[in-house]
Amino acid sequence: EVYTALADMEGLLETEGVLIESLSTFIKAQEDMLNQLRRYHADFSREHDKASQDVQTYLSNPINAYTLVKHLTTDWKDIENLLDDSKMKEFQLNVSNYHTVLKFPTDEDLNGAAVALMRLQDTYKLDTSAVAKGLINGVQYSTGLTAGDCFELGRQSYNNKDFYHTVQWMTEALQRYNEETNKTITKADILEYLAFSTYMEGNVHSALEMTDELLTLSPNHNRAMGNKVYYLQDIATKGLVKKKGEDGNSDIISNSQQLTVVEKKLGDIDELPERELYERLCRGEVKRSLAKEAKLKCRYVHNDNPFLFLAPFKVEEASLSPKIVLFHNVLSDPEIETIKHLAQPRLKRATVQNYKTGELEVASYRISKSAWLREEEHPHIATVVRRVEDMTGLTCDTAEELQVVNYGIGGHYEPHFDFARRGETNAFKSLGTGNRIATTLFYMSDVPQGGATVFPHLRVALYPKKGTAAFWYNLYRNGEGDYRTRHAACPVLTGSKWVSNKWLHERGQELLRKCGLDSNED
Ligand SMILES: O=C(O)CCC(=O)C(=O)O
Ligand SMILES: [Fe+2]
Repeated sequence: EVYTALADMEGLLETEGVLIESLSTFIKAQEDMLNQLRRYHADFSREHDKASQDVQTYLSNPINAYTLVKHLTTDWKDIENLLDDSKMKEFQLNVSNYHTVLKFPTDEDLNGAAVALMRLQDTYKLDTSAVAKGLINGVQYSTGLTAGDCFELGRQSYNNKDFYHTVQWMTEALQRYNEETNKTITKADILEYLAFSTYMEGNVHSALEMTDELLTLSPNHNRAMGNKVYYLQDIATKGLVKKKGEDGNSDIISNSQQLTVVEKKLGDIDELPERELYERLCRGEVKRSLAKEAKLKCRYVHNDNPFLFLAPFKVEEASLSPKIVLFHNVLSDPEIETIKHLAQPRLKRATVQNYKTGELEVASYRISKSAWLREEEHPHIATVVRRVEDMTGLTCDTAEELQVVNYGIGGHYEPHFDFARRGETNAFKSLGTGNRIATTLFYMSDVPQGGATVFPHLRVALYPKKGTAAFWYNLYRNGEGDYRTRHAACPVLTGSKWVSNKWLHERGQELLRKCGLDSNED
C-alpha cells in the first residue's frame, strides 16, 4: 500500500500527471471531432431549410443539386469516418496499460486514507465542515472537498461500520450538495446512507424523516421502502418502552456522547484513562506544573569523552524520572539526506510483534513504513552510530541496526513499550543481546502539525525538530522494564514525519551505564 508513508505517495502525483496529459489529449481530439460535426450540422441544416421553403426552385439550381448530392455522399462519409472510434480505442488501451506501467493506489489505500482522516478528526478534534473546506486548525491547506468527495468519505466509514463518521460526512455531503451548481452526487445516494447511519446512531425518528424524503425523490427505492417498515416497527416497540419512562431517541449512544459523559465524570486529569491523556498530549493540551518545569535543565554536556570538549552536546531534559533527554543538532542535513535516500527505496509497512506468538505482523495501531540500515552501507551511518555512543556513553556493539521510519498523513504508533515484557514471546531472545535497554530516537524532519512523541503517564510531549534526538532508558538498572516509558507517536496532521531509532541492548553495557548520562537511581 502507499498511504502509509508520505515518501511513497510522490509516485502517485507522477501517475496523476500522466493521466491528466492523456485525458487532455483525448478531450482535445473529441472536441475537434465535435466541432467538425457541428460545422456539418450547421451546413446541412442551413441548406435543408432553404430547400424546404421551395423544393422545386431549390433543386432547379445546379449548385444546390450538386450540394445535396455531395452532402449525402462524401460529406456523410466524412462524418462516418469522424465517428470512427479508433481514438476512443487508443485512449482505452492507454488507460488499461497505465495500470501495468504506473503506480496506482488500491481500494485498501482509499480506505486507509479515509480512516487516517477520521483518526485526525478525532485526535485533533477537527470540525468536519472546516476539513471539508480544506481548513486544518485554521490553516487553509487545500481547495476543499465536493459533495461527492464528502460522500465517498462517508461511504468508506460506512463500509467500516463507523456510523458516527458516516453521519458526519453524509451530513456535510448534503450541505455541499445543496450549494453545488454542478452536482457531484445525487441527493438520493446521500440520503440512503445518511438515513441508515442515523438509525444506527440511535435516532430512528430522523432516520424515518430522511427515508420519507428519499422516497419522495425515488418512490420505488426498494431498500428505502424496506427500511421504512423496519423503522416504523422500531418506533412502535419503542413507544411501548417509552411509556415505562425511557427515552426512545437514544437507545444507542454515539461515540461522541460517550466521550463527553466520561469527561464530565472524570474532570481531574490524573484520573483520565491513557487514551484520553494520549490524545490530549497530542493536541498539546496537557501542561506540566511550573514546579516540575522549573527543575528541567538545558546545558552543554561533555561526558568524559575528550572529543566532546571540542564539540559538546546541547542537552535538554524533558523528564527527570525517568530521565528523557533531548540532544539538539546531533544530525546534520547531509546525514539526514543520506539516511532518507538509502531508506526510501526499501520502505516497507512497519510491523509489530504479536505479544503471544512473537510473529511480526501489520497492525492498525502502527501505521508507517520503515527500513533498516547497516553501518557498512555508508560512512554517514557509521558516524551516526558512533555519535549515539558519544551521546549516551553506551556501546552500540549489541544495538539493532538503524531503523528509519516515514509516516504518512494520519500515520501513528499508539502507546507501546519499546522493551520486551516478561512472558512475552520476543525476537530479542534469539539475538542473545538482552532486552532493549535504551532508545535513541532521531527526528529527521520538522512536522508542521501533529506527530509528537508522547509519554502519557509522564505528561510529556516531544515535538519533532529536525536534527534533534531523544534518549531514554527503557529498563531500570536492575533490568526490569520501566513501565513509565510507555509512549506513542501521535498521528501526523500535516507534513512528512521522518525519524530513525537506534535501539541499544543490555549486553555490553554492564560497565558503561554507571558512568552514562543517567546518574540517579532510575
Ligand atoms: O515516531 C515516534 O515519535 C516514536 C516512534 C516509536 O516510538 C517507535 O518506533 O518505537
Ligand atoms: Fe517506541
